[in-house]
Amino acid sequence: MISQNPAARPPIRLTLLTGFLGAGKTSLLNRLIGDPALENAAVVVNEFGEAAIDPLLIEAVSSDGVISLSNGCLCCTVRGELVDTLSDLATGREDTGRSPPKRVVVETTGLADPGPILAAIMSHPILSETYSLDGVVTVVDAANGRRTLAAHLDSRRQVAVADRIVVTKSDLVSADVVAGLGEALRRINPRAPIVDAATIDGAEGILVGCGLADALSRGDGVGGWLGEVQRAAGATSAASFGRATDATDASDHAHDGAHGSEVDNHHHHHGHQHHDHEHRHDGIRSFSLETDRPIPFDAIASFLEILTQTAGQTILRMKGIVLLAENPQRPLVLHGVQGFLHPPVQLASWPGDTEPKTRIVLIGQGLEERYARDLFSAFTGGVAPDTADRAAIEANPLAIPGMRFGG
Ligand SMILES: Nc1nc2c(ncn2[C@@H]2O[C@H](COP(=O)(O)OP(=O)(O)OP(=O)(O)O)[C@@H](O)[C@H]2O)c(=O)[nH]1
Repeated sequence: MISQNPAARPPIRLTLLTGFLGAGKTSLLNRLIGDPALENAAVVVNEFGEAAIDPLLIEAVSSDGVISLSNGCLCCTVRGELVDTLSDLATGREDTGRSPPKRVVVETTGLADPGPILAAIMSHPILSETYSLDGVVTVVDAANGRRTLAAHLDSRRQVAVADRIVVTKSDLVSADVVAGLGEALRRINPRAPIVDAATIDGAEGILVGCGLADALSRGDGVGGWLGEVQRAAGATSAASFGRATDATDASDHAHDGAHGSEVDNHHHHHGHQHHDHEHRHDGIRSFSLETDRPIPFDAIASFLEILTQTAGQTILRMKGIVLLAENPQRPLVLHGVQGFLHPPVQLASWPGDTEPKTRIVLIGQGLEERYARDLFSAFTGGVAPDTADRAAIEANPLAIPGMRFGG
C-alpha cells in the first residue's frame, strides 16, 4: 500500500484527541473543523460500540475527510486498522488523486488509553517517520470531570499523558467547580496547560500547537514544551483554574540544581484527601532528569535502551532535550511512549535563550524515580559513591537495585 517514499515529504502533524465518554470531543471537533488551522486535515474517528455515530456528527467536513474505523476500541482491537489508515493517508489516495493531508486528528473512543495508540505509531517503521506528534489533547468535562477522574483510572491516564487539557461544559457549572477541577487536573498533570474551550475561538490553542516547534514559535522555548512554564495557550484562561500551585512548584524545583533536580509530584499525598485518596495508589507521577554535563550519544542511547527495556511498561510518556558531547551546538529531541522512542531528531541549534543542558521529563505509572535517576546518573557521569556506574551496569545489569528484566 506504500507506493512511494513518504519520508521525502514533511511529516504530517498528528493530534491525538482523547477524553472520557461524553466529555465533548466530537462537539469540539465539530466546532473547530472549519478552522483555517485545520485546513487540509483528515479526521479519524473511532466510537466504542457505536461505530457509525461519530462520523455523522462531524458535519462540516466532507465525507472523504473523515475516516471511521470499525467498531471496537482504538487502543485494543482496531490498532492495526488505525495503522493501515494512517499509512494510506500518508501515501495519498491515488484513485482520487488526493494528496496526503497536512494534519491528522485521531479522535479516540472515550475508553481508550492513548499510550498503546501512540506506541503503535511510534514503533511503526514508516509511520514514525511520516508522522510527527503535535500532541495529545485531553478533553475533560467540567460537569462530570472530578467524578470521572475519581472513578476511572483510564481517565486519569488520559489526563496524565496530555500535552494540553481542554475543559468543556464550563457553562454548566460554577466558577468554583471549574477551579476545583483545575486543581484536581494539576495534581495528576502539573505540566500541561489547561484551557477552557469556551474562551478560545480557533483550533490553534485547542487542537493544534502542542509541539516543540509551536512552543518555540510562541517564544515559550523548550521549557514551554516540557511543561516547565505555564504560559502560551493556557495563559488566557489560567485564572479560571485557580492558582497553578503544582505547576509553579514543579517549575521552581526544575531549576534547583544542574544535576538531576527533583520535580517531585507527590501532590496527591496531601491536601484534598477527601477527593483524591483514590488516586494515591495509582503511582502516576512525573519528574525530570537533568544535567548540564554533555552526554556522549552512545551513553544516552544505552540509558534509554536499558530504561525502556526494564521499565518501558511503566513509562506513559517521555519528552526531552539532550546536550550531546559530540555536537553540543545541536540538541537531540527525544519523544517516547511506553517502551517506544520516536526516532530522535536533532535541532539545528539550541532555540533562543534556552540554556544548553539535558532535561528529560518522564511521566510514569509505577515508575521508580530513584531507579530512573540512578540509571541516568550512571550513564551521564553523575554517579554517587557506592552506586553502580555505567561500566558496571553494562557488565551486569543487576548492579542497580530495582533493575529487572522483562518488567
Ligand atoms: N452545555 C454543554 N454541553 C456540551 C458541551 N460540549 C459537549 N456538550 C454535550 O455533551 C454531550 C456529549 O458530547 P460529545 O461531543 O458527543 O462527547 P464525546 O466526548 O465525543 O463523547 P463520546 O464520543 O461518547 O466519547 C452532547 O450532548 C453535547 O451536546 C459544552 O461545552 N457545553
